[in-house]
Amino acid sequence: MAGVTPYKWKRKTKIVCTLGPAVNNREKLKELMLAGMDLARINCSHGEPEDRAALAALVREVSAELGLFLPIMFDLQGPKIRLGRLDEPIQLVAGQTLRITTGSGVGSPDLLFTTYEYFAEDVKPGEMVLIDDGKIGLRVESIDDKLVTATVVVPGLLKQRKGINLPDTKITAPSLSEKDLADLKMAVDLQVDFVAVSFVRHAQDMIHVRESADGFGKNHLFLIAKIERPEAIEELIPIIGHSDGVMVARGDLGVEIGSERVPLLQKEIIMRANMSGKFVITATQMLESMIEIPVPTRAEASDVANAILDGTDACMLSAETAAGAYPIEAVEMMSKIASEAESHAVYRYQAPTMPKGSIHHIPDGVSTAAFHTAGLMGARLLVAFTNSGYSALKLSKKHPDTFIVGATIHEHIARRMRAFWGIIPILLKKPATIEEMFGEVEARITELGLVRSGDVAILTAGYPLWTSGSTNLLRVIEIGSDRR
Ligand SMILES: Nc1ncnc2c1ncn2[C@@H]1O[C@H](COP(=O)(O)OP(=O)(O)OP(=O)(O)O)[C@@H](O)[C@H]1O
Ligand SMILES: CC(=O)C(=O)O
Ligand SMILES: [K+]
Ligand SMILES: [Mg+2]
Repeated sequence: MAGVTPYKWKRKTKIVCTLGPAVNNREKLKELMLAGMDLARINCSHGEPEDRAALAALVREVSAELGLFLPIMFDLQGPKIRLGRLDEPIQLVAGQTLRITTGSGVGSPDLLFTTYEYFAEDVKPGEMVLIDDGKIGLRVESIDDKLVTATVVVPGLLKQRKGINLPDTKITAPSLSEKDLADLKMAVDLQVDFVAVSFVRHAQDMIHVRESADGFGKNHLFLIAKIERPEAIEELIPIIGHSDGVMVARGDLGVEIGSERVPLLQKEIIMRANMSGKFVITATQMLESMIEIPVPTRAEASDVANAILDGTDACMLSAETAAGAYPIEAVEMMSKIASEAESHAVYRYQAPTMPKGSIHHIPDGVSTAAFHTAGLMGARLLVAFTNSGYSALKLSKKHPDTFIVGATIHEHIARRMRAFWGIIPILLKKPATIEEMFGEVEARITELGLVRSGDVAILTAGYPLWTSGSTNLLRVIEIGSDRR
């Protein structure tokens, strides 16, 4: 396909990197940013609040030094259930009986502890208790007040503080714990860009997070619902409707519903998010073997490519960047796989065409027209002048052949747009007139090497300038010419 790739930009799929001990210093963060990290994920399940604040500050500092717009995402722990402490690992054998209760004591082969307050209330005889990503499986036999008796079904070496999943159980724990609220408040205070909500069960959970965040003060949080519980699959459409984006959180999802169901659910979640115009991240074990080895397996390379063909906007690295031996190599590898996957136009995900009469919102009509005009004219670049990022996201979700410049006067919107598929954010000084605005952007996209003389660029804007939801103009320009 001719004339579709701006000259020095290589991929449109974005890369989310989980930060952790492997990259927890200025030098490594800088390398990660230069290798192409598009969204920095800080998992609130690890470390202390002070560590998160310090890490977020360091990310802001280093990205500013490099002149990059880089958003930060806090990933809330949510109602994650954990095993308590053990003095040493315990070897479990099939058929063995165990007793588990709630408390902060040190467990023994005789009695284990969990941090989860309602453990004995919630589980029922016959339900499964999965520990350490399902490596160990127990079946509940009986409950006596606070004491649960279970039989080992899947044996293994039990290690302290491992995660517990209760796929069959109705969990009464609130979706937002005190700790989650404290982390959410910190996200608001630090002006973090994205918050990912773990173990979402109902649309109401997302409404509750939004209201809580708003209660903490003015914020621009983009809220991501992590799909990792069976209940969320049942309520996928309303959850997507009440979120700004979703994450296919394959780690816990696989434990909760079985690995064999993950591939098709991934496709369904991505498809539903795309139909709703919502941002979508595919996460967990994408290049898992690169935690220890500098090259991925062929299966992992295929997994990244296939998530892109499914239509994901971003792919996530977890322990590969947080705790692995080759964090930079993992980003570089994911980047290469993405640009290869995108270069085969025949196989590329294409947004479905929309039926007649299906658009009622003027900005959506203009964005859709811009997308088609760009395609029909073989344009080099789409440019969305955007106040809230909405019209840029609208174009992004169509996964066009061209890159999309998201031009804004707000730094937090420039940062947010960085995470979206195909978007290159540009920060503008507030222009006096629309002509001045078009002129500045033409100069900037030329300077960035995104267009050359003779290229066609398609611009959308709103008039009057910089009012949210006002996109009502489509302008076609030929770079370096008077044709416009
Ligand atoms: N800040 C950190 N400190 C220590 N280890 C980390 C940190 N972040 C990640 N890791 C390591 O990387 C692994 C994967 O990281 P990640 O945070 O993505 O876990 P996850 O299980 O995918 O997320 P979640 O806890 O939300 O389900 C963790 O199991 C942990 O070993
Ligand atoms: C990312 C995450 O939380 C998961 O895959 O479970
Ligand atoms: K988490
Ligand atoms: Mg999870």
